[in-house]
Amino acid sequence: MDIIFGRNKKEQLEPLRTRVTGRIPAWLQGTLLRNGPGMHTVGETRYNHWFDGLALLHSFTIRDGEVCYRSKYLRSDTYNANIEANRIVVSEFGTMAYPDPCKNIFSKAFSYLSHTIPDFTDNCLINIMKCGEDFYATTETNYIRKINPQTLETLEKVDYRKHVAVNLATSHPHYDDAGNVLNIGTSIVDKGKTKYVTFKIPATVSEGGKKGLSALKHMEVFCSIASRALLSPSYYHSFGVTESYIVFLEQPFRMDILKMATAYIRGVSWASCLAFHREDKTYIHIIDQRTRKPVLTKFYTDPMVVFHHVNAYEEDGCLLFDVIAYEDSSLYQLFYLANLNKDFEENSRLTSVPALKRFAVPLRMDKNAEAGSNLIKLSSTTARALKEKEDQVYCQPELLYEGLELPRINYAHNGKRYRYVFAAEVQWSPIPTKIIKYDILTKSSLKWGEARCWPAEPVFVPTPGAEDEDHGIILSAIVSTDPQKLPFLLVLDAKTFTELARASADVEMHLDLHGLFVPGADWEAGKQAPSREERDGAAERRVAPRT
Ligand SMILES: CC1=C(/C=C/C(C)=C/C=C/C(C)=C/C=O)C(C)(C)CCC1
Ligand SMILES: [Fe+2]
Repeated sequence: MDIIFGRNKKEQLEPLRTRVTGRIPAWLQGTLLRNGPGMHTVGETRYNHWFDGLALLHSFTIRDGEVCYRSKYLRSDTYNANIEANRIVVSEFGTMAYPDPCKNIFSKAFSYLSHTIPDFTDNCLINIMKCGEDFYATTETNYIRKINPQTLETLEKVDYRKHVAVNLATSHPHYDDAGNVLNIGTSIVDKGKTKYVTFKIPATVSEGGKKGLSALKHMEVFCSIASRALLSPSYYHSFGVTESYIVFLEQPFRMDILKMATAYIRGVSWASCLAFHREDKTYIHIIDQRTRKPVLTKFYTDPMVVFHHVNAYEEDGCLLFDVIAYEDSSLYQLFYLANLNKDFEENSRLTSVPALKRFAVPLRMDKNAEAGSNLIKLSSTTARALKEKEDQVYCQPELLYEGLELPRINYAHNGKRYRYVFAAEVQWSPIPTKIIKYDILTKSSLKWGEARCWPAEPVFVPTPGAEDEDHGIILSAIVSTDPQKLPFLLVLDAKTFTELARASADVEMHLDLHGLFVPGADWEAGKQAPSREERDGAAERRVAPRT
């Protein structure tokens, strides 16, 4: 397992033609862009946690049945500072680092007497976000990095705080039909009031015909919810949306702000400031997108930890939402590199299996309903919402399936009724061995797996003009611990889950986290005009004096 998790991977800067076996459908043209940790040691120093690794972007460009692969490290300020110092000098989730005392890198960040919350890393290793025509590498801090989706070059650093008051934001934004981005973040220092802030980034803004960064300038706060505890806001990794509502879970997996403020001087990581409080509840916040206000009923459920929301939708006056839930936060514990070694099978047992659970909340409250009565009258789910005193409602989910993570859906069904979940199969070990298609209606599943193959998150791409929800293909990057087997891009028929093709690349590929598919065949060199910043950069380089 060390081959997969601990080793630094080399970049593949020049596009590399892969060996395709089988047949890729002719309509499938575009680029699968993905992100994940690729470098786990710098010089003599080593990160502690897999989520700390330096972001390695990679892409599979599919055109006329052929696939080209490339990869490039995100040239974040964090990456550059580390490489220059030849050691880890910027703190990540599970590793607290100390900047070189001779250099002033990030020094402001650590003046704890005046700043409660430090400057965070811009090592955006988790996902890729599309914003209008632009693409950004994302993590969970206040920074995102613009990237060139074709060359994987790193462009400007964007600080969300310049536009909306958030210190943290998810790496799993949602998109509406027009491509506007909806995200949620936590504001820790705004006037001492800790709150969760949903915000929107418009897909396009016409400002004298100029595109690009100006969209971020037009970011706006959508709705804010005060944190239950000012000094310990919830940690969250994603959220859900329906056509008219936003679902946000304030779970008892919380960050201790005071611990964070002293972490640096105590020499402990950010991760050590997070704790699961099994004695607490999980609060379910529902925001009405039309009024931009939270629904007043106090919905709650048992303590749980959710990283990934799957989907949410409205049905007959109820809001249904599906999540991958754990009974505790052991998942984060397992990704310490020390646990991902050769004794991995013994060391890495989750204490709860990730389970697909469906929750239902009533959107209209029956004032006359008796205490203890179930407010959900739907025949489609056994999820319950029990009325309690005053405005309190206790929600009990329906367990749909046990043993899956990294869920994806046909995004055309996001916020709407849907039937299929594509995911990685995860049982007691956190590393997926199969990919799965779960049918919520029939409660049946189809799987793909191969010996010593470790699949990444499966991405659904619809067939043009498709009518059925599962009419399309599944793409997944597969790495193998079999020395005879090259890593490959797997192309499955999403309906039958049969393999259509695989494109093997003679590279050391990393196991990644998340990404997206960018449809279109017009990315040949020269066809895509460089962005304004790239042109400006090139102009600067042209005029720079030679030294
Ligand atoms: C650096 C940093 C953070 C980073 C968190 C990361 C990098 C989480 C990754 C989560 C993943 C990949 C989950 C998969 O299910 C925090 C704790 C937000 C806040 C403090 C600074
Ligand atoms: Fe995620």
